[in-house]
Amino acid sequence: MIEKAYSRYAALSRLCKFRISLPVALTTFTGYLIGMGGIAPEIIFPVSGVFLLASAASALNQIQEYKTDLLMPRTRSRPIPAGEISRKAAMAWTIFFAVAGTAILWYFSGWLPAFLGLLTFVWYNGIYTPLKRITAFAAVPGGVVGALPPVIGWVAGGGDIAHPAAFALAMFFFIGQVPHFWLLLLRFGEQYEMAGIKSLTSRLSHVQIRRLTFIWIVATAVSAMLLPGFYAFHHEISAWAVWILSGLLVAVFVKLLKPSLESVRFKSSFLLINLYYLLIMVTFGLDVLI
Ligand code: HEM
Ligand SMILES: CC(C)=CCC/C(C)=C/CC/C(C)=C/COP(=O)(O)OP(=O)(O)O
Repeated sequence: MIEKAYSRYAALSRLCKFRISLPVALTTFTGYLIGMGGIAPEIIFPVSGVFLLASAASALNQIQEYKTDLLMPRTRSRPIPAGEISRKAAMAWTIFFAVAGTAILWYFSGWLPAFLGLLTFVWYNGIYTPLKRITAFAAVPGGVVGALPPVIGWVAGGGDIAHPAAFALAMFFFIGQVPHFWLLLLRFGEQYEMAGIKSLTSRLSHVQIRRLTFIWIVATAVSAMLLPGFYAFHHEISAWAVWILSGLLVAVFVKLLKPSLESVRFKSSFLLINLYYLLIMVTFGLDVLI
């Protein structure tokens, strides 16, 4: 009984990609903290609203892509292609999470966070997902999906959407999503090609993609280093932490330029870049809370 319930939850968590929806909600959490300059119990509303909407978007993405997911070893054990969840049930979860997420955002945080949440949803499922079949550069417009959730938090926390800090924050997350996707391509690009999804690996060599990834990593670091110019940290040490972390990011990934490096150690690289985003968010959070 308990085992059955757990395996149902596990399938749902893979359908809704909780492992990604949670960090996405964390960006909203961070946006809220800096938008309001403190913390309030109401932070739960934009964070849970974005988590639910992100879960709905991921479930819908897997309905949209179940045929290509079946063609890639990386994705063929996802719940729809594996037959664990029917498309009908996945659609029911999508509608339930999307309505609940939008309603929470609208009712508790206001129309603008709800609108931005829906815009992110439409961007991911209506623009990014179909673009993956048309261009190998879909991840660049796709970065908007990473840029909006922190802005939702910022606005829900009372921040002005027209404030330069909101724009700088969005830019950092926009640029930052691109290299973690390029890193994935270095590992799984050929699988994307097999499934008929446009992949940079069919146009560029791995050495070229590594260089491209490094350029985007430098751009990510630069956009982070510029943040203190737009957002007044409460403690000088926080700005130093952002600069040092960003310098370290570039130093760690300069190995991407080594022509002798046959294959990038994917797992540790992917983990490191995600750890960097996490530490930047922790820095923002601690700066407000301490
Ligand atoms: C704020 C937004 C985002 C955050 C915090 C984030 C973070 C993450 C994390 C932590 C993972 C690893 C998940 C795992 O270990 O299973 C991941 C995977 C991934 N991310 Fe992102 N990501 C974001 C936005 C994006 C965007 C906008 C794109 C593409 C345009 C993207 C592309 C991917 C892909 C393709 C994977 C692999 C997915 C999978 O295997 O299911 N991400 N992301
Ligand atoms: C508020 C709101 C709606 C937020 C949306 C957040 C969200 C769903 C982010 C998506 C991140 C992601 C995994 C993109 C990759 O999709 P992919 O299709 O390239 O991945 P795949 O190839 O593994 O299927």
